[in-house]
Amino acid sequence: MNILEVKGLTKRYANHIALDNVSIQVPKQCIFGLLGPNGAGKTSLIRSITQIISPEEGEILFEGHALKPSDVFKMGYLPEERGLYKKMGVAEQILYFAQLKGISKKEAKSKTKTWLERLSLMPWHKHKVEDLSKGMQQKVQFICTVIHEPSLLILDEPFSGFDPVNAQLIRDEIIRLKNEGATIILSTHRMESVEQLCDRIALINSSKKMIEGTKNEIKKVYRNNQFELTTTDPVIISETPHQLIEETSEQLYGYKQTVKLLDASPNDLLMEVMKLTTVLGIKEKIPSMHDIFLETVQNGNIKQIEEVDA
Ligand SMILES: Nc1ncnc2c1ncn2[C@@H]1O[C@H](COP(=O)(O)OP(=O)(O)OP(=O)(O)O)[C@@H](O)[C@H]1O
Repeated sequence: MNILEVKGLTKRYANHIALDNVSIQVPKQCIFGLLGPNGAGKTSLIRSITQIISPEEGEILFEGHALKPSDVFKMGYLPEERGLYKKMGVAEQILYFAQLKGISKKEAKSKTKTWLERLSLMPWHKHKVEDLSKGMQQKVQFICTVIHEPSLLILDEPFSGFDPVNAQLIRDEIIRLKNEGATIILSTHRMESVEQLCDRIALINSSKKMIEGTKNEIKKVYRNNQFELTTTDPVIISETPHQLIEETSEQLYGYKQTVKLLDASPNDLLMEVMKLTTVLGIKEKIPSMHDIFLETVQNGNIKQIEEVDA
């Protein structure tokens, strides 16, 4: 079941179209990566979902019904431009946001304590936000976003400002929230986090959705018959039906080269190479989300994604 369905959304600012007939489907309890270059329209889409702006055309369904104002209580939005009250105390601030989202003071107090302990902020609970480091302030903002246990969490660049240890802590928390039932829309330019976290992805470019599908569906379609071959000695592979993609490089053990198979199978390649030297390994080079991002955005190579995964 989809927790969110966006259908044919169009948003204009004066003469500029920020979203052009954009549709996405966000299944319940998934981590949905919203990708795209700067100015693509991601924030405009997020602001439409959180009802900060009103699109001119299209509809948004949340939990099966037309989006309504009270649905914001079931959402948590971490915007890219963070907004905490710097002069307010840490715990006081979290309590304030929790109550704004409709939870009782008693419940808010107990949840605040749990989260402060979880993110190692307890020693700072009485300090003003302005006394905290940037990363610690980011943690406070994260807590303010999730404290009311929203069913839909929208996180815009949640890892910015964090050192690698704290970025991993936040990644682990995102996975935990998902496992507890939340759905997460993650907008980020950090492709390693997309690889690590996202189940499903939509890529927006120049106001239009270019591709959408599960990570596996997208990777299957963008596979391009490239294989990494490692051999004990450097070998020269005939150009047809193979094509050398990367020059042979010396590894700790043996030599590696990436070969694109044009009109040949991996077995054909192996048979040719085995006549010349010993094969230490052969592995398909599956394109990363980084490769796919560049392929679609820079080279305009948009492929139709076949929905095959359940
Ligand atoms: N309030 C506004 N008035 C006019 N134009 C706007 C407004 N907000 C956004 N835009 C324009 O709409 C387009 C999409 O902007 P948006 O902020 O949605 O992109 P984005 O994908 O979130 O980019 P980034 O990755 O840089 O945050 C941009 O060209 C932007 O300049």
